[in-house]
Amino acid sequence: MKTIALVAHDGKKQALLNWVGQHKAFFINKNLVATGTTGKMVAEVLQQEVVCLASGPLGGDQQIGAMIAEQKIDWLVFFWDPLSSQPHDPDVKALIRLAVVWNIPVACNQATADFIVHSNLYQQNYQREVPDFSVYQNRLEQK
Ligand SMILES: O=C(CO)COP(=O)(O)O
Repeated sequence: MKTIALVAHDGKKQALLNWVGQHKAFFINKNLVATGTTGKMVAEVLQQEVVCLASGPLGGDQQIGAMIAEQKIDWLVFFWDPLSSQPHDPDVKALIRLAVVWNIPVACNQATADFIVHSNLYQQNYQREVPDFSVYQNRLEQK
C-alpha cells in the first residue's frame, strides 16, 4: 500500500485541506503520515487515520526526511509557504532535498499535486527508480 506524506505550513494549510477534501476517494487505501498539526487537520477532513509525527518546527520535517531515506514514503505533498519565513527553514530545505535525493515524487503546490493524482503513471502503480548511490559508498570506503 502506498504511503503518502502530507505537510503544510500555516499559510498553506487551508489550501492543502481544500485539496485533500477534493480528493477524498483517492486517499482511501493509502497510508498517510504527516507533521503534527497538518496531520490532525487532514484526519478531520478525511475521517481517516493519519500517523501524526512531531510538529514541523519541533522536528516533524526531519522525521519525514528520515522516513524518505528509509524508503518508507512513496510521495511527498509539501505545501510550503514561499511568502513567510520559517524558524525551521533548514529542516524545510533538508526535507525537500531528501525527496530529490531519493527520487520520490514531490508536489509543492496544488497544480502539481493534481497532476500526480490524475497521472496514469500513478494509477499504474508507478515504481520510481531508486538512485544508485554506490559511487558515494565507494568514496566513503576509500577514505
Ligand atoms: O512546519 C511544518 C512544515 O515545515 C508543518 O508543521 P505542522 O504540520 O506541525 O504545522
